[in-house]
Order: sequence, then C-alpha cells, then structure tokens
Amino acid sequence: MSIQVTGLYKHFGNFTALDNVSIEFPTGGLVALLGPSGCGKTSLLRVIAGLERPDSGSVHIHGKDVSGLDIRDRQIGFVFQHYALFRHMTVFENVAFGLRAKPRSQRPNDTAIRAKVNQLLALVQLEWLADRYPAQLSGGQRQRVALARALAVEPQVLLLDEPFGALDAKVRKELRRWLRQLHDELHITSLFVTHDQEEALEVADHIVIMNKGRIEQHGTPEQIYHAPQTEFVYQFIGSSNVLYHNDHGYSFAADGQDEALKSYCRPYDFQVSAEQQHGSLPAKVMRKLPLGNTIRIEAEALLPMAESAIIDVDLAHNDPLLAQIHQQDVIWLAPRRTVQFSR
Ligand SMILES: Nc1ncnc2c1ncn2[C@@H]1O[C@H](COP(=O)(O)OP(=O)(O)OP(=O)(O)O)[C@@H](O)[C@H]1O
Repeated sequence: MSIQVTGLYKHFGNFTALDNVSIEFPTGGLVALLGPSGCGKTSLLRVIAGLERPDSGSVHIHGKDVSGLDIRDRQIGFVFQHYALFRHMTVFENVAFGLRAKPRSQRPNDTAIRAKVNQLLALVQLEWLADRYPAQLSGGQRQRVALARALAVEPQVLLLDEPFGALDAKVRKELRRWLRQLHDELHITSLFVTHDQEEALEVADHIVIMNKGRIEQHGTPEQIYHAPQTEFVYQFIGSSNVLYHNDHGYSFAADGQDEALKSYCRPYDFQVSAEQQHGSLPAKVMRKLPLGNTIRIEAEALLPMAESAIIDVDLAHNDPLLAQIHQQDVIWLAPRRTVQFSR
C-alpha cells in the first residue's frame, strides 16, 4: 500500500477536524476525498503532505514512516485550487523551478532540465506556451502548468486540493477527463480533494467519503453509488426523496406512526402515471426542469401528509408521459425501489 494513515487526530482548539482516521490508499490509484465543507478533507491532505502535524497518529508512504519528516523530504507534488504559479516567471521557468531549487548535488544540468521541462510541457500539451507568463494564460492552462510543475520533481505521491474548483463548468469537465488520461499514463498515486460528487464519480477509481472528521465509507465509485452503507453517504451522493413505509404501504409523511420506517427513493426509481395505480401516491406537478437527457419533475406531495414536501421525479426526455402532464396536474408515484437504513 502506497499511503497508509493510522489513528490520525487533529484538533483546532475544541474542534475535531480529524477524528481517528485510518485508511490505506492503493498504489497507483486516483483517489477522491469527498465530503461537505468542513468535514476534514483538506486537513487530511495537509497531514499527509506534512504541512500540518497531527495531534496523534502516523503517516506511512511506501511503507516508510514519514510522520517526523519535513514536507521537502516526503517527495510529494502539490496542486492547489488557486494557481500558485510564480507570476514573474515564464511557463517554462515555473515548471523548471523545482528542479533548479534542488541541492547542487542532485540538481540536473541545464540541458537535462531543458529536456525534462519540454517533456512535461508536451505531456500537458502546452509546449507552445513555454514563453508566456501566467497572466497570459487561461485558468485551465494555468492548472495544467501547475500540474507539470508538481510532476517535475518526480513525486512519489501527487496531492490535489480542489484543483479545478475555481474554473467554469466546461473547463472543469475538460480538465477532469484530461487528469484521468494523464493518470492512466503515469500511475502516480494521487489523492484529490473535491466536494463535487459528479467530479469524484467521473474521475476517481476509489472514493473516500468523509463526514465530521471521520471516514463514512470508501470504495469504488460503483460501490459508493450503488451500495451506500450509511444514510449520510446515500443522501450525499445523489438526489433522494423521503418516504415512510408501514403495513399499509408507502406514504409521504410519517403521520406520527412510530413504527413507520423511514425510506429513501431516488428520483428515477418511481413508476409515474397520470392515473391512480395500486399503491401509488399523489403529487402535484410544480415545475419541469430540462436536465439534458432527463427531465426532472418537481412535484408537491399531496395527502396524506403533515407538511408540504417537494418530491423530485426523473423521467427520460422522450418519455411519452411528459406530453400528458402539465403544471398543477396530479401525477401518481409508485416507488419501485427504496432503501432503508437501520438506526
Ligand atoms: N488552521 C486552522 N485553524 C482553525 N480551524 C481550522 C484550521 N484549519 C481547518 N480548520 C477547521 O477544521 C475543519 C476542517 O477543515 P478542512 O479544511 O479540513 O475541511 P474541508 O473538508 O477541506 O472543507 P472545505 O471543502 O470547505 O475546504 C473546518 O471546520 C475548519 O474551519
């Protein structure tokens, strides 16, 4: 195992940012640390990097205990959300920086540095911008330079903290795909922090879900999406609706019945009909939202219910039912698949 953290605790005053975190990250994997704001993702990354000292616990990289080592001695490459490129240096010089900063005994000569930087710029497809300054680049180009710079010193591990966070949606998508391809070529063990589920599912081959300083679940994107082990993971990873289940079937409200079991249903797991069906629940169509291939219907749950609740229902864009249902119409929803979590 390439990175192993054991029993990590980190407090900031009374606040527990890391609460007994232990995990092994696979060699050569591209792992997403995913979770809501403040759950401890960045703290974990910083402890692995050596930018932050844990209160207790250890970090091993390739089997070696690096807990006492300085960041410079951990052979880690970094990319942050806000481009930390040197503004007064060209793209070429930015990428060369880590090589030129090495101690004299390890520093490659000028010819070797030039060859290495050109090779990295080719890898990130930016050779043609070698002489530009950061201010003359787009956001996406700057992040690619930052990545080339991080790779220049041949790190054992690459850590990326919301690397595409500051970019617009289209560029983010392009860079995600590109990061995935690059990783498939280089296989450097990489961890990236994101709070964007879609980004994690699309890019990573392993996802770690964090909540309140703890690891809730980790696994492949398929395991996380299709077999969430906790209520938190289920709710965090996609849209869901709350239903209650008792001997008579499903309802949108608990109706004060203690024995009614809280259940969740994904928006695409309803059988939708314009007429009442056995076991179906009524809801009034409020809005239809075009989400590409899917049309999301926001519907207000009707009786029996205690308070107003909006139910999300997804239909394929070419579902013939869509032509029949309009705003304020009543539709009937029968849950096809629900999930319950023990408490
Ligand atoms: N240097 C610090 N001093 C005090 N509190 C801190 C410090 N660094 C982090 N924290 C707190 O620790 C908690 C975890 O922070 P962390 O940055 O690890 O979260 P995160 O999951 O990366 O969140 P985000 O997605 O918002 O960046 C937060 O509540 C934060 O306010």
